Amino acid sequence: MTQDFSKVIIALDTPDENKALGLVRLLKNRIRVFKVGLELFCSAGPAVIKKINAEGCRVFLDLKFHDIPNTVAGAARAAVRSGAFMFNVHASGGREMMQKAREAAERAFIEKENHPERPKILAVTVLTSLDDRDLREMNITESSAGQAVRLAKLALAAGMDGVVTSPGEIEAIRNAVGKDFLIVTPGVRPPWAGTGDQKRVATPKEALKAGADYIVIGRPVTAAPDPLAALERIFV
Ligand SMILES: O=C(O)c1cc(=O)[nH]c(=O)n1[C@@H]1O[C@H](COP(=O)(O)O)[C@@H](O)[C@H]1O
Repeated sequence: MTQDFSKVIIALDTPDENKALGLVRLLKNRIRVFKVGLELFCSAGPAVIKKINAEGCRVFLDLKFHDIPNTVAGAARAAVRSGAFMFNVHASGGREMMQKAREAAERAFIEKENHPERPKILAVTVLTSLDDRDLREMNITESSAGQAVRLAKLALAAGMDGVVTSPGEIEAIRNAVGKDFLIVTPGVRPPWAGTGDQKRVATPKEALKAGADYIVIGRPVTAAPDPLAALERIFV
């Protein structure tokens, strides 16, 4: 059976640029978007984005900006110039931080020539590695799902294009924010994979059924002895 991988983003979490580009070449017939996160970005620098683009693929730049509005605005400007297709901030940075990121991204996009579309800006709600107990330790008495919905509404109001959130709250967020808001979902694990440090998880199939626009998956594919074979099995 031919499977649809158009909604699958592969997380390239490695310090080794050659390994990351090898994975891109191996998987690019199926996968259009690859995620460059903190580990690869800190090791290989922004040039890796253009190298992935040169393979005909798009990049989700996952640096989760969370700082004062002026600093995040500057980072958003740089992210737009980097050639990324989407990038993210932490919704818990607050409304003004997100608004400034959006404004800076708009301006940088207008100044930048030959770029087909403004990169999408996503806000991370509650990390998929946190559960309700972790939130209580931080004095957040709301459930993780309730907190995620609250932050998704704030992200929408602040001009974000979507959220990064765990599979469990996709439906509640969709009901709260409508259909034109992107929902990107890490914390997905096929039944045959270990959860590792992820706490709020579901299978790739369940996440797409719940209405995710994209799912993000890393180690179950990239750490497998045969990543292409592992990718083929994520929907079992
Ligand atoms: O923003 C993200 O991409 C992200 C947010 C979140 O709440 N949880 C989360 O796991 N991620 C990222 O998604 C990827 C998940 O990778 P695996 O756990 O290996 O499948 C990692 O690169 C994380 O940095």
